[in-house]
Amino acid sequence: MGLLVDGVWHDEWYDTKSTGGRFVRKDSAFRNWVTPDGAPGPSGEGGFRAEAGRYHLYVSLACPWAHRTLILRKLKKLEDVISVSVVDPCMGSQGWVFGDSPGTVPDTVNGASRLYEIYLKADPHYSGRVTVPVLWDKQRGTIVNNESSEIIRMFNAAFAAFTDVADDYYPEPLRKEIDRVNERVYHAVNNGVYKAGFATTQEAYDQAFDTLFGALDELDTRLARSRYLLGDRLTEADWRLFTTLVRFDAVYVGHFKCNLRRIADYPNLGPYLRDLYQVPGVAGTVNMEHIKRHYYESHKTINPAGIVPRGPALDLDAPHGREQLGAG
Ligand SMILES: N[C@@H](CCC(=O)N[C@@H](CS)C(=O)NCC(=O)O)C(=O)O
Repeated sequence: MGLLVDGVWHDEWYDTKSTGGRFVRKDSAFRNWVTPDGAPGPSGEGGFRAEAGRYHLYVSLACPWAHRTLILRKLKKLEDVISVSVVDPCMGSQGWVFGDSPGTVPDTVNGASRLYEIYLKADPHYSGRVTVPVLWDKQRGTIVNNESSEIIRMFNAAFAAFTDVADDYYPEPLRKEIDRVNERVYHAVNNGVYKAGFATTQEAYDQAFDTLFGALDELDTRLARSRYLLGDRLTEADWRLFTTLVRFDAVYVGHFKCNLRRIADYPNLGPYLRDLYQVPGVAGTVNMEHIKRHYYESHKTINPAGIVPRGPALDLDAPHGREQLGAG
């Protein structure tokens, strides 16, 4: 695990000393947008027109942020439009690398053996962390975007000409409420588990823990009334929550010490997780082997021996019974 400083790789763990033991996630650096006609998006520059075969996605199957992009690519049937490489589950001294573990896919586009080579191709003087997901433009030979929340919006809207799936996961009338839910879920839950897990002071951990379980209680109450977060319509807010929930009982409860309750213990979040998991195509994007191996083997400061727990036994295919819930 490390980062690039002016184009040079440094093998370093996260610095929490300067932030009182708190893990502070840095903003993503590449913020251009693919649009139907190549016009600039909400940030960055233009010139990235939606085309079949032009863009390539670098992901880890372990990473909850990258997982969002794989789900939207699947649901919008963009597999033949946007190609994918999958890094090795374990992140070591070279950061993310391409390997030959089952479930990985080599870099057929740039022939890289380490993900940081892709960042250096886009910017030889890049400084910052080398994260997945990365959306790469084969035509211009550069990174379009490395922020998952933006990549899923591109997959949702920019490639309409190349798919027959019209489902809209960020519909105009619901945008304000989706943004509000996302904001709460991002800080307290998606990033909240990392803040608990990477904390290096008791106080920072306690605070992240309390915020996390406060938010999960709130979400459980909300999901007693409606099938999905925004009523009876599946939106990006659900998929953003899903990728954290599906990792929770297997990894965050133990490895990140988020152990007040398991998702399976919640009367509504448990069945809701199974409901989303059973949406056609989604189970195929979940690789528990990569998920467990990544966290337990990569974070040597937390788990020095790298032992990967055999459990828990999860049955995400069990009936969820949420079909009868309406819009709330
Ligand atoms: N805000 C980014 C976060 C992505 C991110 O942090 N990915 C993690 C994997 S779960 C990563 O690649 N970390 C490598 C590192 O921090 O060195 C996004 O949502 O795309």
